[in-house]
Amino acid sequence: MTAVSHGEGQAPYGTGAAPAPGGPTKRVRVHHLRELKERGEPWPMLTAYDTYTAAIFDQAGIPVLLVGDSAANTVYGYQTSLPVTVEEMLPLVRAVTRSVTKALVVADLPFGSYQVSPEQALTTAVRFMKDGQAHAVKLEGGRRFAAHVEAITSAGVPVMGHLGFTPQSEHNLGGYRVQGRGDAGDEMVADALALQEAGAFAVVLEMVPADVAKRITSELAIPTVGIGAGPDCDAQVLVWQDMAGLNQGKAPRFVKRYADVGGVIAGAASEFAAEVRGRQFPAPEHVFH
Ligand SMILES: Nc1nc(=O)c2c([nH]1)NC[C@@H]1CN(c3ccc(C(=O)N[C@@H](CCC(=O)O)C(=O)O)cc3)CN21
Ligand SMILES: CC(C)C(=O)C(=O)O
Ligand SMILES: [Mg+2]
Repeated sequence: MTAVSHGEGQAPYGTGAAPAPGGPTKRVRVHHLRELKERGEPWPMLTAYDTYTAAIFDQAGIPVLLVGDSAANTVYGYQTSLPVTVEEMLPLVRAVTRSVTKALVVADLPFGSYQVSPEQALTTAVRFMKDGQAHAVKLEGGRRFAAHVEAITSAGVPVMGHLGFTPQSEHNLGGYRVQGRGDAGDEMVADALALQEAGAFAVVLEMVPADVAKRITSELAIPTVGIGAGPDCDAQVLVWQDMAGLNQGKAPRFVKRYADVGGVIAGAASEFAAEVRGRQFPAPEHVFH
């Protein structure tokens, strides 16, 4: 670790020649995200699970990358996020962290790796920081997990919270459903304040009515990161395969598809296959003598 490459004491935004318009020029720290909130500047977050895509997002100026437990779906092919393990997540976190120079890398704690006790939560968080070289961790839940968040932050590890539709609780929540309608909105505000009080540096709001997300965003000093939570959150996150159109399945309504990466890859694979079958590949320039 060198002070030079980490730009100690320098703001990551708006200084020097920024290769990515609007993106950070120095390593992102949690306090920078709070400064963006104070300045009213929304920021993007994407998931990442491997070295090449993480490097692309880092160069594109995405300040925060989440190695989500959505890897259960996007990498490992499970139907839900519940089966993915710490052992399956750690190599992905390492791969992402190794390839970024600016982005803050947040590791999602998988189901079962923190719920048991604050001690278990801290032990797992330490593994993600030590073995995964993550910069922060994320866990799902509100007031009932405030002690878990506090145990981790007290050890010096930044924690991102996650409220609303929390996929690790989908069997209890009754499927993919909007959370926080009616009286549940007040409960969610209380949960968000408890996470902030416990030391969380940001809170993801997933599938939350826009007015509730707006209220939480204005009541919290720490940033909110929306996914299906309307335009008033301080940040927005999407799963990258949904956003880039690699996911061939039906995407949730909150997804906007910015590209057809699936179509590009399918076209490349078809062309490669046709050229092998037609003996056009390899051409002379690909051959060694
Ligand atoms: N690829 C992917 N994208 C995600 O956003 C994502 C994951 N995986 N895995 C973990 C969780 C699960 N999440 C999900 C998954 C599906 C819906 C969904 O299908 N929503 C539908 C409603 C479907 C229904 O009513 O049954 C929607 O239209 O929003 C929402 C959130 C968000 N996360
Ligand atoms: C969708 C985001 C917030 C997440 O938790 C994940 O990718 O696992
Ligand atoms: Mg997750």
